[in-house]
Amino acid sequence: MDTDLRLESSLWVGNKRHRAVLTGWNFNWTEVDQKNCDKKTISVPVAEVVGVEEGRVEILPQKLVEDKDKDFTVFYVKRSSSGGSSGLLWRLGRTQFSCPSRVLRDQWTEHLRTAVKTHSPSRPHKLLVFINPYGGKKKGRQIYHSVVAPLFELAGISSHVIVTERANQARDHLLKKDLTGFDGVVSVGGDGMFSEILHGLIGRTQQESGLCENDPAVTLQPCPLHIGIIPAGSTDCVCYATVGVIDPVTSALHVIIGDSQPLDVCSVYHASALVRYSVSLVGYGFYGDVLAESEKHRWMGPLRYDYSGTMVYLSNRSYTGVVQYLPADPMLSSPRDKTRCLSGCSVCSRTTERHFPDSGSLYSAHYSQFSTESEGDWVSVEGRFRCVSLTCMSSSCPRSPQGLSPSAHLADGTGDLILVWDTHPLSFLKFLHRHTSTEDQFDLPFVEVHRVKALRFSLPSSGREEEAFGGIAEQSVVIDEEDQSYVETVSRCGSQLRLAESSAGVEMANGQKKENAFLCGLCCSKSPTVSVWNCDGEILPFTEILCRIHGQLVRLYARGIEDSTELRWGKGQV
Ligand SMILES: CCCCCCCCCCCCC/C=C/[C@@H](O)[C@H](COP(=O)(O)O)NC(=O)CCCCCCCCCCCCCCC
Ligand SMILES: Nc1ncnc2c1ncn2[C@@H]1O[C@H](COP(=O)(O)OP(=O)(O)O)[C@@H](O)[C@H]1O
Ligand SMILES: [Ca+2]
Repeated sequence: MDTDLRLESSLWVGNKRHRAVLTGWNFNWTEVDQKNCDKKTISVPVAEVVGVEEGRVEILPQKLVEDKDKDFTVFYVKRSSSGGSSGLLWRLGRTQFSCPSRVLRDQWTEHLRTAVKTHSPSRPHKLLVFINPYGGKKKGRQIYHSVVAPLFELAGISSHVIVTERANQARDHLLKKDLTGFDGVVSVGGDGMFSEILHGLIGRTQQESGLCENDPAVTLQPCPLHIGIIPAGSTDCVCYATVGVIDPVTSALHVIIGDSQPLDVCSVYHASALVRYSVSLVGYGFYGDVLAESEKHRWMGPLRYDYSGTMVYLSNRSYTGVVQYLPADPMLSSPRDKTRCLSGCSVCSRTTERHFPDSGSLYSAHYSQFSTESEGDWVSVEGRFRCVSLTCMSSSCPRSPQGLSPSAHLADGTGDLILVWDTHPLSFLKFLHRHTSTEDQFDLPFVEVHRVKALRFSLPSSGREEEAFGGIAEQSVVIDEEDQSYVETVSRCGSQLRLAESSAGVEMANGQKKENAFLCGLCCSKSPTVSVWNCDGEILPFTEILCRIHGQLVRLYARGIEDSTELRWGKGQV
């Protein structure tokens, strides 16, 4: 096949003659000067060609075609350094070639298109796109239409676009509507919007496989549809941790070329029922309190987290709890081994081989370690914590470029459990501050980190009594089967607070979340005895939970973070 695709000829770029070669998987062109000496070669893997068009074509800011019958234009991925971020920015490269004849031009366009089809078989043809118009700085619609849609069109991708009108619309659509013909689903929004799509796709896949999501021992079926993320939210942690930059063009190009990044997912249960799934943070204490407080200040946009973070820090809280965890195999990796999960990560690849031995087939995963694990393997600790965090990935974001656990892996089937014991406020600030630099946040006497497969959190027996009388009391939980929502009545600081929540979050109208008067600890003299869980930016209505990590349950249109030193040393293409 490759020999059939080989093509070599002289082509002109501007008024300079070039030697162009297509070898099947690679397309390159080299300027040839008058003395026939070769100059710098530009080399593009065929898998990174975005489109091939007849004529002299430009697509941005708007499509312009100069129909010259001996010319063609190649669009491809071009890398550039991203300044402060950890990954590489991808841009749309464009080169216009002139041929000596129309016959040769047609030969080039045909060969290039066939090479792309052959060497890039997993490119999407049809996508379902959900835009949250209220996410982040409310620019989702604009970002999609001005930046992403023209690229999808150039790549010949057809997309069905839904601008959401309410929270959970995307999740419900994925759970109930016909998805035939779609290769993937794209989220234009933040971590909350991604989470809706995650819940919709995982739920749909389990329904279709007849699996019970409420049973923590069940091995869930991986989702057949890929998820693309176009960042337009507040934290954009999932995008940052899987691509390394927050940039809609880079993300759109990963979707177009059909990149594939498996991702671990954590399922969270309470009282033998599934509560939610998470890919980044399941956090109790500080991160739970920050989220609860931030919901009151949604109007501030992304800044709400900084404001609420400061307020919660000043309120100086800690909480008692019993933490039990199931350690992962320490021979495979460690959260303190100072490695980073980068594109092509060997730790994650070994997990793929272990879990999916007949490579590539998502449907062969019939392993279940969870149910066979004996109780004796669980480790238990009890005490007073500033925060308890579980993260399946590094959870890096622009605010914390190394993330909550810098050496965590995207797809190794484990999560990192970070225990921050109660400590002096200034020591806790030191811990928080280290998230913004490369200093090791685990190298502190009051911090522990463990690589785990599962986690249980409960209140100490004394705490449970306190909870019933002083803090949160889970008085009634009514599950509404129809839209999977529940209404919970809780009492906090003696006052009744009714939360109307759906399983994917507190109900919102026009981007506003229902106010949750959680931080009464800031104004009341009595500080609350229990915190709440922050599960990828949603508040969980239960304190006692069980979490289990499912290796590689979903796939993103991404490839992990590309090492920016490769570009510096000239290994990157172009
Ligand atoms: C002193 C500076 C401290 C900086 C600490 C930064 C830690 C950042 C860790 C970020 C983990 C992110 C995990 C992802 C969570 C998201 O799913 C989720 C939802 O995102 P969405 O709204 O885009 O949908 N986002 C969140 O829950 C936000 C958590 C953000 C926590 C930021 C806390 C800022 C703390 C500032 C403390 C300042 C203390 C100052 C004292 C004088
Ligand atoms: N049309 C809509 N109206 C109100 N809320 C919505 C709408 N579409 C999605 N949502 C919800 O908005 C929440 C926040 O969205 P997200 O895109 O993550 O923005 P941000 O990063 O700013 O929080 C998500 O939980 C999502 O379920
Ligand atoms: Ca992981």
